[in-house]
Amino acid sequence: METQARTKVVLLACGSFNPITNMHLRMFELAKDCLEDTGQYVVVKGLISPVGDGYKKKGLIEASHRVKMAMLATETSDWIKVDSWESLQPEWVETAKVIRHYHELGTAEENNDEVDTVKKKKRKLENNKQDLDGSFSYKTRSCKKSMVSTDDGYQLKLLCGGDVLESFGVPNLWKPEDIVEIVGNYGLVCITRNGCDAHKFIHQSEVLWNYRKNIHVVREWVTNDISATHIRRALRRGQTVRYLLPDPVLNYIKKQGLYSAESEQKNADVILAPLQRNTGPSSS
Ligand SMILES: Nc1ncnc2c1ncn2[C@@H]1O[C@H](COP(=O)(O)OP(=O)(O)OP(=O)(O)O)[C@@H](O)[C@H]1O
Ligand SMILES: NC(=O)c1ccc[n+]([C@@H]2O[C@H](COP(=O)(O)O)[C@@H](O)[C@H]2O)c1
Repeated sequence: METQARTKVVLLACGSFNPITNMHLRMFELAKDCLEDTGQYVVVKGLISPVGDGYKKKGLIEASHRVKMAMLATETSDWIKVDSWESLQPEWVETAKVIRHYHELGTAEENNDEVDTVKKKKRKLENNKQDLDGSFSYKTRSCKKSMVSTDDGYQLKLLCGGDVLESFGVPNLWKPEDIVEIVGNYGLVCITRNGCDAHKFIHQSEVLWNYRKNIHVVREWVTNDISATHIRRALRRGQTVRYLLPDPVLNYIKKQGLYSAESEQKNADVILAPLQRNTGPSSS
């Protein structure tokens, strides 16, 4: 019997991760499960890319803390990694550009079974500095196809929750061409979230409907409302958040004294970077 080769997929999640929660980690597991269940894909890596401080979202604490917490949360995972590139950019970077960045850098070698151990160790030494700050090493490649993949046939897909998908409809938040690039060139894996109807949203959008084959909606049957906002609120009120996020993350938050009434006021009077950029004088 002939078996069809499976397409290798790298899942990229972009977000504030303020702080990272157990649901963020579960998103990756759900997406991997769903994609692999189709028999078409094998998910080889998950990448978490915390947004930079330039995003200016209300209550967004320093990127260095958010990256550190994401690294603590993924310590025990052998396939989900954190990359600090986006968080280190001086200005906010459009998500389409972030995906392009990872595509141009090529597929991460860290988890590549075909790379022999000696090469791997050598590379690890060479990239030791980067590894320390949470970055990972990539092969440099680039190729353009309708559904872009690296030379090795890896596809990069954006992983998000239903709220981010629905945010595509918020005026001036996303450039239409960026949405086309994300769903047309790469693909989207969307986890259902309370209060969002991903299927309806795709049905009602011409662009998303056109590219519906590149959008995988993953149904979360164990509905939960874990959100970073709820966690920050509970922390400010001194309520327990144990088991909503990994213990090492909670210990870090306590040790560093993160999330207070004061930190929640950060960027309170500032317009979110994408809205500023897409409505400012230089926007076209
Ligand atoms: N409970 C959830 N169900 C499905 N997706 C989720 C859930 N929580 C977060 N996500 C997704 O994780 C990604 C990163 O999210 P983000 O860091 O903004 O977390 P958040 O909990 O939505 O944050 P906040 O409450 O601060 O807005 C986004 O794509 C978001 O949709
Ligand atoms: N136009 C865009 O590329 C655009 C607009 C809004 C949010 N985003 C991204 O989506 C993610 C959303 O994060 P939050 O849900 O925490 O706001 C962030 O990574 C942010 O950079 C991208």
